[in-house]
Amino acid sequence: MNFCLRQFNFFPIPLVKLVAPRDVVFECGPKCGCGPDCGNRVSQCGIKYKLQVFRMPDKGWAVRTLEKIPEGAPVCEYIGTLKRSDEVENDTDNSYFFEIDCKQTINEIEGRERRLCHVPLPTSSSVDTETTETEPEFCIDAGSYGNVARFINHSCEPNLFVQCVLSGHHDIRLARVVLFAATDICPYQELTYDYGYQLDSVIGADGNIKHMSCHCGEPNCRKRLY
Ligand SMILES: C[S@@+](CC[C@H](N)C(=O)[O-])C[C@H]1O[C@@H](n2cnc3c(N)ncnc32)[C@H](O)[C@@H]1O
Repeated sequence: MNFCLRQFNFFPIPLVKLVAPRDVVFECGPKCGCGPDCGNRVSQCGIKYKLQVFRMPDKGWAVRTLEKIPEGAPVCEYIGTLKRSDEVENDTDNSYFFEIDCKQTINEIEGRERRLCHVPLPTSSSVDTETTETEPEFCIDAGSYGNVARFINHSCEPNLFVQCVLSGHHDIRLARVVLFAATDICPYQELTYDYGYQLDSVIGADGNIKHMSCHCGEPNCRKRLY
């Protein structure tokens, strides 16, 4: 059951908004018996807003919206190939990797901060949020297969937020990653989310800490992505 969704428009396709980010959102899935029109499949309806990939001088490709996106609306899922993080840690180009960090975020480990508006998971939940060292972690690699989400840049003051979503199963290590509007977004605004890197956490093949400058341009920019 999902307790944080509010329907705000009935025609032609019911649009639903996420009132606040949660550690994890449960949606209906293949085992629920409901259909694709179920109101609890918000992030499974595909991309609803006209988005445009464009080029920026200092950040490469970027994404903007061509129409207004209301606060709380689902924008797109981060799509790619699911990979074990330990099998790609030596890959030199990780620009399109998205670490599925719901478990780390919930447990506030590795410098992660809990996402806004945390509510405890139901005690009856079968979701396992404990972390063990032996368990593999996973990431989504959008390097050779993906959608528009792979072109969305980082900002220190973003207009999207990351929401972990569970639908077909309860394994939080394999949660789907969906980007929602954190605020009302006007046409032609660039879409951004916080990549959430901890500074000095990225190590290069030579064993040295890698740095990447941030060009988000926000007044409170942290100056580095990592
Ligand atoms: C997921 S890709 C985003 C799309 C990318 N701009 C492109 O041209 O394909 C992530 C990469 O974009 C660049 N990038 C994203 N946000 C940035 C920012 N705020 N400042 C500088 N570079 C950024 C970095 O090169 C980063 O590794």
